[in-house]
Amino acid sequence: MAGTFRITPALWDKIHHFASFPQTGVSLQQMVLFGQNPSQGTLFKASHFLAEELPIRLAHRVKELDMLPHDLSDTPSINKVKNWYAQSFEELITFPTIRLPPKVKESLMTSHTSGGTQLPGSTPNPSLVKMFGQPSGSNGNGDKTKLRIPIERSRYYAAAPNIDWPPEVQDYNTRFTKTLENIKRRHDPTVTTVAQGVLEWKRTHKTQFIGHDIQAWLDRFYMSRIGIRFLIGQHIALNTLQSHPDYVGIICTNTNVHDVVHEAIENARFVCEEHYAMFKGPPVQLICPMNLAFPYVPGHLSHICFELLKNSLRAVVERFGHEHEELLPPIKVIVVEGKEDITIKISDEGGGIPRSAIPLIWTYMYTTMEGQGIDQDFHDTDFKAPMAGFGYGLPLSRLYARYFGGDLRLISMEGYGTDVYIHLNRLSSSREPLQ
Ligand SMILES: Nc1ncnc2c1ncn2[C@@H]1O[C@H](COP(=O)(O)OP(=O)(O)OP(=O)(O)O)[C@@H](O)[C@H]1O
Repeated sequence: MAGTFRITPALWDKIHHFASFPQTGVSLQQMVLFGQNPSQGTLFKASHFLAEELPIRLAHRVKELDMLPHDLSDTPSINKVKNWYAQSFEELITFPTIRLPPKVKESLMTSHTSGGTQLPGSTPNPSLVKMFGQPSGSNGNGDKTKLRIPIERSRYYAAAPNIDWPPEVQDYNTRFTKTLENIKRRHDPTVTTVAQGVLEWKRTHKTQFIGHDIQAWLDRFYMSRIGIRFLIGQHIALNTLQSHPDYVGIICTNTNVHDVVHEAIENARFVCEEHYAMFKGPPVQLICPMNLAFPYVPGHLSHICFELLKNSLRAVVERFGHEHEELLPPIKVIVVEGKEDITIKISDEGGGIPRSAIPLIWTYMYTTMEGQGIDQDFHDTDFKAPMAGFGYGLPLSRLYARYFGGDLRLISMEGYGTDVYIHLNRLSSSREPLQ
């Protein structure tokens, strides 16, 4: 039953063991190349990569959730989240492996270089190496250090040979995908529950502010969550969705920036109109080449744009009021493609932010929206789309931008307005920033 999970001493040992291995980052490019037209053999290799990598990432988080500064770990909500991570960890390390006929095993181990694509070798996971027969805890050179196994020995080639994969391979893929779906669902309310934990902590400690150490942990924790959910979401999509010429899992190889930004504008204006009971929200001008496209996760991009546009719309409405809708100054969105980056600039005339508040806007739970915030009884599974009030919009959007090697910057001109720059790395070769 949910909520009754307990971390046994034996499980703690495993968690500490796995947390002693480094996490292995992947890049968008690798995921695209790896997931193109996957066979059951390729999906099996991807399962294997995740079955090694996810427990390592989860173990790092459990350990950290248990050792947070200033007694934050003692709050009931943080404890709940820790148990979710530990339970998912346990499900993955106890996931039944399969015995493969030697010929199939050999096919999976063979280098098939057409396309030459591989996921990086994650640090060998002692509970899984039996499937491929790699020595436990070894770096492949015979010494028992925890070094990554040499890259030649650890490649999972996308181009798995063209053989008839036995039914047990497909069966394994189906079961593993189901397990990942359950895990993903379990962790849906993580952001709100952690936020709840920080609020509980603030209440107990009678403080309004979180220190640098907690802020840094939240950045690390949410960044890691983005990564874990990207890997899981990608795997589920590869295993369950019909193939589409523009999609590899949840990555759209041809993400049309104009379309995504346009949709975000419409959605943000809709929320603004509902919130302020306006007939028409402030106008938004979009200047963007219609055919500008690049590989990205459209969900990430629309999340970032939606959050920033909501901020700008709110600032404009709160500065000028909503009686004279036709007089509101437009928000300008300009999208430009450079060699390295695609940059989206969102400029509003909403009056800007005082310089003294600039360091605060990147902290979690800083908001100037009154009467909002997550209260004690907040049970929603994730943030719905209210106008504002959690104080998560900016810091989380920056993490999404950074996840694939981009960034988010804000420049305010107090008394006039704010410019926000979303930098998106169009080369898509940078690896996840994991810590
Ligand atoms: N374009 C802007 N103009 C003026 N102030 C802004 C702008 N963008 C952000 N801010 C200020 O920064 C604060 C934090 O923004 P952030 O997006 O992180 O949270 P929020 O909008 O208050 O809540 P939510 O998490 O629901 O988005 C806002 O409450 C607002 O005071």
